[in-house]
Amino acid sequence: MTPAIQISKLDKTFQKQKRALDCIDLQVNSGEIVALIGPSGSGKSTLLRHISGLEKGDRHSEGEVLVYDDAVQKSGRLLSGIRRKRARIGYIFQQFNLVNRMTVRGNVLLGMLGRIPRWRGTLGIFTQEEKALALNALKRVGMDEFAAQRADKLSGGQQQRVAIARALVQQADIILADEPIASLDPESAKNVMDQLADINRQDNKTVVVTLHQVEYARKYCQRVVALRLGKVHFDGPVAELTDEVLKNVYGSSEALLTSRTDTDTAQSSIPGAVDYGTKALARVG
Ligand SMILES: Nc1ncnc2c1ncn2[C@@H]1O[C@H](COP(=O)(O)OP(=O)(O)OP(=O)(O)O)[C@@H](O)[C@H]1O
Repeated sequence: MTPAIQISKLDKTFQKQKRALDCIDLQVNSGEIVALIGPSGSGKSTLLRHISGLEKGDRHSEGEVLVYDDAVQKSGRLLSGIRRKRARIGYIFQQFNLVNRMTVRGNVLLGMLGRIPRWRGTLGIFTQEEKALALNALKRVGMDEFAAQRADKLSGGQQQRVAIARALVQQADIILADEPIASLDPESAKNVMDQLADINRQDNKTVVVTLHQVEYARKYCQRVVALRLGKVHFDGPVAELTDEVLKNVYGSSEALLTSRTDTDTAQSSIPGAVDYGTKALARVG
């Protein structure tokens, strides 16, 4: 088994008082699809942000994050080559993070930025091959007929499929999806989860997806990691995710019920999430 993500002794304290991550040790192997669950505020988004280096762990700690044996951060410092490392990680957000005024195709092309020379990205110059790749990715998620449309004219489910297409053209090895279905109706949620599962199976991409709805974790993921108060509270095969475990994770049967039926539309706490240099690329659309 090849480790895709290795996290050891990762601590994160916000504002010198609240420990959002508490000595996290976690390994995700290449080709796995892992659900990250836990109550609101348990640290799920914070953990994903640390994996991609969008957030740094505590200084003076031993915390370390490696992606395919390449250190992303250590002791609260990002290591050199972060742009190259981030290019291996596709990020999908609850609120899609598309550039509204750009076309669907332009948004998908943004996924290329980590792999093309900076000057071409800045000028929005893409080769025919790159444009074809973007169209293929849109076909794959059933959105090619919308290629020329502005992103903000799409429904939430459609926008999320475009965000998945963007991650596809990035050709990332790892997809981190942070509550990708939290704002979607059940049909769109199923569609988006089907796409993620397909990318995992067909393309052998490693997927880590945070979910509020435990039933989706049960249906789509082989392994579940549950956080509680910034610690890994459960890590195992989905078959071992009993009601008893869930009660311990969520604290009460009432909270558990909420986690199962939740159609939560709350904003996820991801400040400054877009890391695509979108300003320079606005003209792509
Ligand atoms: N930028 C920040 N500044 C201060 N505190 C933060 C920041 N980001 C997260 N936190 C705190 O860290 C803790 C973990 O937050 P995080 O968003 O990771 O939880 P979560 O499990 O993803 O929650 P949810 O399911 O509601 O999205 C929370 O107590 C949150 O208030």
